[in-house]
Amino acid sequence: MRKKIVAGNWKMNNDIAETEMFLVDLKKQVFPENIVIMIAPPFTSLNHAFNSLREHPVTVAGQNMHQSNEGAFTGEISAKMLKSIGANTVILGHSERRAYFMEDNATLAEKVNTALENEMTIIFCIGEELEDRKNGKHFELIKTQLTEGIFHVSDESWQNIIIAYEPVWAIGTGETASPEQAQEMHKFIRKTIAENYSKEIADKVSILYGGSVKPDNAAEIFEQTDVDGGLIGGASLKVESFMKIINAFKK
Ligand SMILES: O=C[C@H](O)COP(=O)(O)O
Repeated sequence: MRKKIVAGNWKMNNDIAETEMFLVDLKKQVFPENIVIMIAPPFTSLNHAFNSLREHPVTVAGQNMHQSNEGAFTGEISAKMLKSIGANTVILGHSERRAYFMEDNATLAEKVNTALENEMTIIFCIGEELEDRKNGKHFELIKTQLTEGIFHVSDESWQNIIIAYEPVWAIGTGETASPEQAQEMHKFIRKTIAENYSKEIADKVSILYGGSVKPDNAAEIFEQTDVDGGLIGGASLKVESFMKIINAFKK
């Protein structure tokens, strides 16, 4: 049985006062027991969110970390720092990190290693640009991101890896992949993991969909066989829409 996960990626939103308002509201909610719920606030709100949610079934995750454990990297955050404030999970390879901060597959492979060495859980993001899809290169591109970014890890490491498929053309655009497009790619990702590792490992990996998931389209995406949840951006910033998305998950 795979874990069902709904994770909210706040990106560069919510200062500490806004975070507190969100948390006050979130803590009043009743959460379905079969779904792992995560939020990834910005670094400045992480510790506050972790402390505030200690008694609640919500995991607090980092949005990024550096590949080195320490050193002269002004402005960066290490795995150890994340763990020291309660964030044992980290998002790596988000398309915004790849596009705006030049994170390539080789850098991401290093980050993956560092996160695993520090016994962290990774939400590893992959996704194609619109151009790749138009040219029919989307499967190849996804395979390359997996091969170069994460397929070097050991069999055991997959216990701590979640994949998030986020087609770049669907992020923040209001244009979501159709449930069929999501299923087709998730199935491909699982098959690719099975070919490189084993069916047993592939069947256990949670694969999340991300890209303009909203309360009104979440149910049809989540009901796809190989979709095990969502990585939600904009719609995770309000408790009301985040909860609607969580509650749309009926599988
Ligand atoms: O990490 C989340 C994704 O980038 C999706 O963002 P979005 O739901 O605002 O499209």
